[in-house]
Amino acid sequence: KLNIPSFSDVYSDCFSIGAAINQHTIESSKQLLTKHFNSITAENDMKPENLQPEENKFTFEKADQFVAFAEEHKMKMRGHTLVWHNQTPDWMFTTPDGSVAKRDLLLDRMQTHISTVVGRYKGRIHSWDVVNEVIDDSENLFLRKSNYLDIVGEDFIEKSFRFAHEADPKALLFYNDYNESHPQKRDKIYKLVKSLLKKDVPLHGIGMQAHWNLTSPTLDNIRAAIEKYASLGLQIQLTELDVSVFDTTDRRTDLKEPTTEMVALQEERYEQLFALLREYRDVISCVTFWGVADDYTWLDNFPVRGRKNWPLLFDDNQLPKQAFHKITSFK
Ligand SMILES: Oc1ccccc1CN[C@@H]1C=C[C@@H](O)[C@H](O)[C@H]1O
Repeated sequence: KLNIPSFSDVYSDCFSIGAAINQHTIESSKQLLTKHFNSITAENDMKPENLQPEENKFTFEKADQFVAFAEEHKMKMRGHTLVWHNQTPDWMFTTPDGSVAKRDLLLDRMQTHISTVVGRYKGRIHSWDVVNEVIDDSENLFLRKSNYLDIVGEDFIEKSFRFAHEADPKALLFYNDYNESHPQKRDKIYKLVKSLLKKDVPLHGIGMQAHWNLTSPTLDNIRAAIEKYASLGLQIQLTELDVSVFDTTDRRTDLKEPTTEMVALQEERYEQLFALLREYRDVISCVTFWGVADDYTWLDNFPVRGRKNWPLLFDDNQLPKQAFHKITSFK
């Protein structure tokens, strides 16, 4: 049996290696997690709808379990996420009589959510995705239209960071987004973060979700994005890395396993990606995968429900792929 090195040990002088987990995978992938990873993120269980499903009714059992698991296994914990237009309960934006909340009410609720959640794990969560995905994907819009933007206005973003910093001054606070390497969106993310830093907003890093595929984004665009974000003097983390075997327009549902060509392309892709990431080890502090092994990935249901994908470094038998061996034998 091949001697399999620890992924996070091999990368110990580059950056932390993380994985998104849930109630199922924290058990089913426990061996892989404790051997190969030194950071974890709750895939869904620390999103607003799962921590405060009803106003002033907080449900911390699962988050407590994950934080304890991280501490038991000397792993860092990433908090994901405090302010996001998705997976946030409707009550947040609604008055008790059912009308749309006004600015002050929503700001109070944001402060309550953030200070209660971040305060509970003060000193135990290394970094937070304070704000997730507020930049719009379209050409002509800067900020994505959302309840937060409509009700509070643009300053909901800086307020979120200030609330989080008040609750845990030591936590590293991140702005997190996807399609982060597309030049046009990259420049808008840069503009937003630069404007926040100009206002002395406590913001320490940019989270590149890195939901990539076999061809996109190009290495040049990834490099340009890392360079641009690094020029702000912030640390960078890849927060949700996976390499889909389908490109964004491919809706085929016929495959029961990846084609040999997909496997070869993914191997090459991971090798190139990690060579690039190692080159920027001075600004990249953590690379987190959005899952552990192919036996569980959110991509089995996005963008096509029930369509199997094979995006990670461990296969659906939880064995390391050739891609894993390639990126852990560079020394
Ligand atoms: O790749 C995308 C395409 C369209 C919308 C959102 C995304 C990524 N959005 C991410 C994906 C999965 C969720 O579990 C994460 O919390 C979220 O940040």
